Amino acid sequence: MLRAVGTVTSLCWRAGPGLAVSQLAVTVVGGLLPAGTVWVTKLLIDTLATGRPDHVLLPVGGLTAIGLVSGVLPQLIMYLRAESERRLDRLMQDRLYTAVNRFQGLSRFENPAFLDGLRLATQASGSMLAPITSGLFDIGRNAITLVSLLAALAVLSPLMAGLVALAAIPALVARMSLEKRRMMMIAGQSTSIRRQIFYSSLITDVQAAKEVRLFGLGGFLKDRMFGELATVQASERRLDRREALTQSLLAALSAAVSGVGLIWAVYAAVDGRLTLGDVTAFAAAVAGTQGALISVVENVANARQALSLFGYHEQVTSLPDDLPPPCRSTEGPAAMLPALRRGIELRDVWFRYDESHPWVLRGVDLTIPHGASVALVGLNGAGKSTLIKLLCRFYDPSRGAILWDGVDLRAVPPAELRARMGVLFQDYMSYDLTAAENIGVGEIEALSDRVRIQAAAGMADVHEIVEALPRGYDTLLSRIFFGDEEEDDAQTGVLLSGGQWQRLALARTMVREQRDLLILDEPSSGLDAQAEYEMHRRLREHRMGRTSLLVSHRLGSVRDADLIVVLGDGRIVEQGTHDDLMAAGGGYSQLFEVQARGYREDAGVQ
Ligand SMILES: Nc1ncnc2c1ncn2[C@@H]1O[C@H](COP(=O)(O)OP(=O)(O)OP(=O)(O)O)[C@@H](O)[C@H]1O
Repeated sequence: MLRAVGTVTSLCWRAGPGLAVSQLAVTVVGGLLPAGTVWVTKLLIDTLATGRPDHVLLPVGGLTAIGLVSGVLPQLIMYLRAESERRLDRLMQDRLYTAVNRFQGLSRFENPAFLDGLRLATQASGSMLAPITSGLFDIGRNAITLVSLLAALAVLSPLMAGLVALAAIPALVARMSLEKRRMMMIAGQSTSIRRQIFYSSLITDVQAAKEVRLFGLGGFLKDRMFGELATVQASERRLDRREALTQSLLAALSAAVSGVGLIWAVYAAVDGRLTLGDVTAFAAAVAGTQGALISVVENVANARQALSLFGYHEQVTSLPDDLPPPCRSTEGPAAMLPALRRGIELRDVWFRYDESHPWVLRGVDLTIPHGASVALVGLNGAGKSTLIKLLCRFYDPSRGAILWDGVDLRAVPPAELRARMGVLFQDYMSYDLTAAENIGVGEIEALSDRVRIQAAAGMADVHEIVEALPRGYDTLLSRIFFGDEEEDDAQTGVLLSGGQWQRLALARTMVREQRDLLILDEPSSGLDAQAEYEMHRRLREHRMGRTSLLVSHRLGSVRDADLIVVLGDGRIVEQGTHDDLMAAGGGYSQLFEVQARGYREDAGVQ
């Protein structure tokens, strides 16, 4: 906790040293104001009671000045806080997203515990941390108020000062225990909240809208969402009830203490041991002390809660990369990945996503020779996309190794490996950006290189489609950024068809130009027959003499590959050229026959 307070304090300082000093100054002034008011009021009443109205000018002037400062100070405090929260927000977001970008693999993003922590960490914004940042100043100000009022009270009655201070202990203990329960409750709710977000996003998601309407799933999803909401709210309700009861008991204790104190003060005044001003000051000091105590307790409890939230931010930002740092390769240290000369070798590669998951790859031995076009085929779930993810080093093999010209992929920084590849994933992205940007993000340096972007679009056979858009390459491929007034303007943004998006994704891969390894995972799954034929013709030309790996279920499109590898249940079951595999009469030839028969029957040929 103390370390976290130290980190937050240093972040505040980095956010603005001048702001921090100004906040400290107004804190001290603000903290002394209540005691000042109590004492100057006592002086005023005592002056009046002694019948010397000509001496009241000083206390009246003092009270006026205090009133003025009390009026201006909150505005100043508010501004300083808001500004400091804004700056802190920027710092925190920078810290968090830099840390998230640092993770080179995918495993963290598939880990529910990490995702929960990340969700809570994104909530730790500047304003959410206000109970720590501004809260520390609040605690300081209220502590100054408390000490100065307790000092004033001690002058009138040391016993009463002690009693009021003692009564704060149960309040502090109770508040801390409530906060601890609240944080436990928040942590325990995370699965329900994640499910709730999932159901609610399905109801509102444009991608899901078709099926939700067709299958009439709206009510079903809403019921599920409310089920999760009810679980979350039930635990909140239990805690709120406990809190209301505890706070009421504490308020009764405070009332009893001040009641006893007031009775004592009145009797003391009757006996002449206290002046009229003393009684007024006593009543105000007791109320003020209790108020300040409650505020300190609240401030501390809120700061603790915010610190727990900050803990998630710290957890995420201090996590190491999910891939181990580059180690020595089997053939010596390799800081740089050389251009591919010989080939890529998978040597007895075993892989599973988690210890609790079954093996997906079971001892794969495969060589992708330099300059060869290799095709990877196999039934659904055979492990083709997984093998591609390993080649991109999104994960490391659980056993075995992948060697790039003999260099273990674990020996080089992932960014260097990825810079040598062009990959089209099966589940490619469709960015809500312009057509040019959708292609250009494949090679960020090419983002404003229109010639290169157009050449890539040409290779993916999407140039004419983009040219025909209302604003050509500058057309925004999204309708989500527009207001009502622009909604009917077709110039503002358009949506593409599934196949058009896929061609654009291929262009994004092609913009990476002369990469050492080109990987295409089902590049034509959404294309019409004519477009598919045309795409594969172009790809065949493009892949000629380059090292490439093509995954496809349409066996007709892979028959020209230099090497066809059949993956079955995580193992290589067959490999060779199309002719070899057909002659062998194994699974590949049967699958090819099934597909070919389907086409012949469709065409009415027996
Ligand atoms: N992120 C993941 N976490 C856990 N298991 C996964 C993950 N991704 C894939 N799997 C599992 O790994 C196995 C292989 O999946 P993979 O996507 O590699 O198959 P594929 O051969 O590409 O299939 P398809 O032809 O359907 O695309 C499947 O059983 C799948 O359930």
